[in-house]
Amino acid sequence: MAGFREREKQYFPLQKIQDVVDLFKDQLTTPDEPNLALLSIVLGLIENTLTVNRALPNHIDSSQSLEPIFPVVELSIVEALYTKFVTQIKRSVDLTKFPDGNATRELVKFVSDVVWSSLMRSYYKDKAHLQSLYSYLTGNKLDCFGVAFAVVAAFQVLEYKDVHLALSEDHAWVVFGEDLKDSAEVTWHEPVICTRQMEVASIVSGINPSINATTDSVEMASLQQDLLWLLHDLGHLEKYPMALGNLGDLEEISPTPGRPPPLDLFEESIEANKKYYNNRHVYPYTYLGAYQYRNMNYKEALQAWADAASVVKTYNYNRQDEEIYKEFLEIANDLIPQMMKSVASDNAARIHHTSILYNPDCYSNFLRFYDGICEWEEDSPNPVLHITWANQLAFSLSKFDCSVRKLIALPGTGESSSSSEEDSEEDEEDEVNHNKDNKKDDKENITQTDDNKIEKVVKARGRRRK
Ligand SMILES: CC1(C)CN=C(N2CCN(c3ncnc4sc(CC(F)F)cc34)CC2)S1
Repeated sequence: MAGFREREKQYFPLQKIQDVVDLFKDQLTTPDEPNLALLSIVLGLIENTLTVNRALPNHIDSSQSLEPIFPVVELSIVEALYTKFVTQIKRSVDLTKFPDGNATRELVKFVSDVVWSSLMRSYYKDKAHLQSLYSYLTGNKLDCFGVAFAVVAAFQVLEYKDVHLALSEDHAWVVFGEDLKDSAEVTWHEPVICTRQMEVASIVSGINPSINATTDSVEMASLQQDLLWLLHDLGHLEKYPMALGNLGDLEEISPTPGRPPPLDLFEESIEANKKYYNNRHVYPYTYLGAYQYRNMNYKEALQAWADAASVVKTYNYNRQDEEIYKEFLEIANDLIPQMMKSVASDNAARIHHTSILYNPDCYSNFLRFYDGICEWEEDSPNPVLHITWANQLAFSLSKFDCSVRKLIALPGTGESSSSSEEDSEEDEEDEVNHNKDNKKDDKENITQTDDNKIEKVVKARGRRRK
């Protein structure tokens, strides 16, 4: 079994972050493909050592500084795991039955079953650190991303060039064939179809530096950040909005001297979303919104969250959108109420009417946020809103000053609307949405006032529908 060539071996043992970056750079600038299995095993081994099995003692050197030790990654360990993967795949797949050089649906199904059948029968799929081939080969556990990635890495071992990773914001699967359009999944809009280099970007972006709910491994986050900049400089994040957002978050935590600020990266993520994915991804806007919120730029946060809701309203909510649902739940029922409380207690801003509570654009974006969520729920197989949403809406709504609530005329109040362009749509032919009323009726447990408020927001949307 041909293990690694001299090309890979020269970098081992890996003893510090720069050694890993050098290995990845070489793999990403070779004329042939980067070795997905090798790179996933390396990242998984390091992540496991720095987050799961932190058996490493803190190293106290002569200067008495607590220098954490970066795990020494020996070639022998990595090569043994790599050989185990290659052997398992080649032994299980009899290619003489698949003479065609291109992958077929049957072959993709067969290889997926080989990966799937070697997984542990039952384990918690959403646990952290289950995304790499290291987890697969040493623990027989993979999360949903890990299964799709393992299948793609297996096809690389079988020397297929037409099987790639497809990524949506909530899901990962395998695409294959001529135009990479053949795949089991047809429900997802605008997926990220990866090149081999973007598949490397996906395992770097999927690095999870978390040791526990409150602590991250500084070394692991630093390795992830350096590798994302390497991929960025080589142009492999150009079409990968989530990875750009990831890098923006890392730069906020630990700015790299000489690199652009987080806002530039969130902007790049949004531009990529518009340029390559018909502006149909939500996360670029929620990355930006979360950043603005953390930095108390509340007007800008509402703008980003309204833009995120304007994306999600074009979808129907179904069970698979769990992560995106949780994202909007946290924004509506946690972040915005927190924000309202904090600005309401800002007396100076209240006296001078400078806070967002007096700002019509903020109120307009607030309504646009809820309008998008209501439309997301509409015609969806699964309900989105429940009583907590209504209660938090009523709470947040009530914090805006009555002067600004008058400015944004909700139909039925009759007054002129403010200059914000959102309201010009109200002049459009009003079409009251009947099935929305039916849906409203079955929210019997919402109190009367909340109902009126929801009804007003809903009617505003109903009247603005195209
Ligand atoms: C604004 C946020 C809540 C912050 N983190 C977010 N992430 C979104 C998911 N993340 C991702 N980052 C790179 N690539 C992928 S592919 C994928 C779907 C999964 F099923 F494979 C998820 C994801 C990274 C973390 S969105």
